[in-house]
Amino acid sequence: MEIIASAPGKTILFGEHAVVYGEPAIAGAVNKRATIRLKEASDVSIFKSNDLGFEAELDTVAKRYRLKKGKPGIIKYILEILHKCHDHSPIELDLSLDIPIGSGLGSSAAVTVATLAALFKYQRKKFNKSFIAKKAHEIENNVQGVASPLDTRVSTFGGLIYLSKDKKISKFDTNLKSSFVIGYTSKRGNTGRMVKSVKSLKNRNPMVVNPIIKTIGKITDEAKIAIIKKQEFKLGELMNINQGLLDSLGVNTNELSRMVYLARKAGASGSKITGAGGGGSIIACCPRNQDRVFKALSYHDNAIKVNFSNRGVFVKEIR
Ligand SMILES: Nc1ncnc2c1ncn2[C@@H]1O[C@H](COP(=O)(O)OP(=O)(O)O)[C@@H](O)[C@H]1O
Ligand SMILES: C[C@@](O)(CCOP(=O)(O)O)CC(=O)O
Ligand SMILES: [Mg+2]
Repeated sequence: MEIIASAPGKTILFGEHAVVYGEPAIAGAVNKRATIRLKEASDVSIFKSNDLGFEAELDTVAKRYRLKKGKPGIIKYILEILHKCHDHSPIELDLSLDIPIGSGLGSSAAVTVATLAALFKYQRKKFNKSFIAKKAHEIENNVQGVASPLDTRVSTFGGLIYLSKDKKISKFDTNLKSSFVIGYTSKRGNTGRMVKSVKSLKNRNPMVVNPIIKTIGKITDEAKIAIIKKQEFKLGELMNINQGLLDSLGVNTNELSRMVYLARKAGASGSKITGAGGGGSIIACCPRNQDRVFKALSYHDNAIKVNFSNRGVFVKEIR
């Protein structure tokens, strides 16, 4: 018997970093996914991924792994899951990932959500999406030190969602499908590190940084209205303001800035970092010039035309 579970990555339209301090955020699941195949193993637990080029043996009691091949940074999430949610009987996990890793597109959340879904199914446990989202958030929190529930919720439920201050999610039913382009370089960011650096900036300068975080929350609420009213030019303008504030939090880089301005020059109504920054990706709102923006970003970097995916996590059993 083999279990297959799949969960999407995501892009944050508004509110990254501020969401860690309880502000609202808007994010959408994208058509790039993490897929886990899980089956019983004979001896020790194994975690491998052809896409990432690694293979490791896991000692989930000692929370250690022995690396046979590759660079398995993302293994921390799997180890934490096996340590917290599994009885240590040997299993084999195989990860396929078409989400670029460390690019602000939520590979860590997608891997966490897909692994939990596969494991719960394997264990014949009763679970629903809310339970997966809750557990996945706990895992990201433990591994990263701090994490908002945003990435794990989007990956679990799919769709384009608004996460409110009181942590409730609502799905937008509007179709903004063809208006966004993501650009990413090969320079990776590290979410845990970026979240910590914003936290220490905030601790050193609370009187300045707290209002910035609150203003990002206000931008998100304005953006919610703009999405509902389909005001995509307004949405772009709000993205540009959000970008200025992310820059002030210290998460911008030369490469991200270059892509942000390139997208605007090519006709985007707005563009900003998406995800934690410090490397990774930008997102551009393109009500009219999606092809031009896509071409401009693809010239030096990688670009994706965003297709929001309504499909969150799913799991199936193959006999
Ligand atoms: N080549 C790699 N192989 C496996 N894991 C990696 C690799 N590069 C980075 N990682 C790890 O993948 C994780 C990416 O998660 P994160 O920083 O949250 O970015 P994102 O979720 O946006 O992709 C980090 O834990 C990082 O250590
Ligand atoms: C910076 C943050 O708001 C989003 C991080 O997204 P990503 O891991 O870079 O895809 C952190 C969080 O919400 O936990
Ligand atoms: Mg992540």
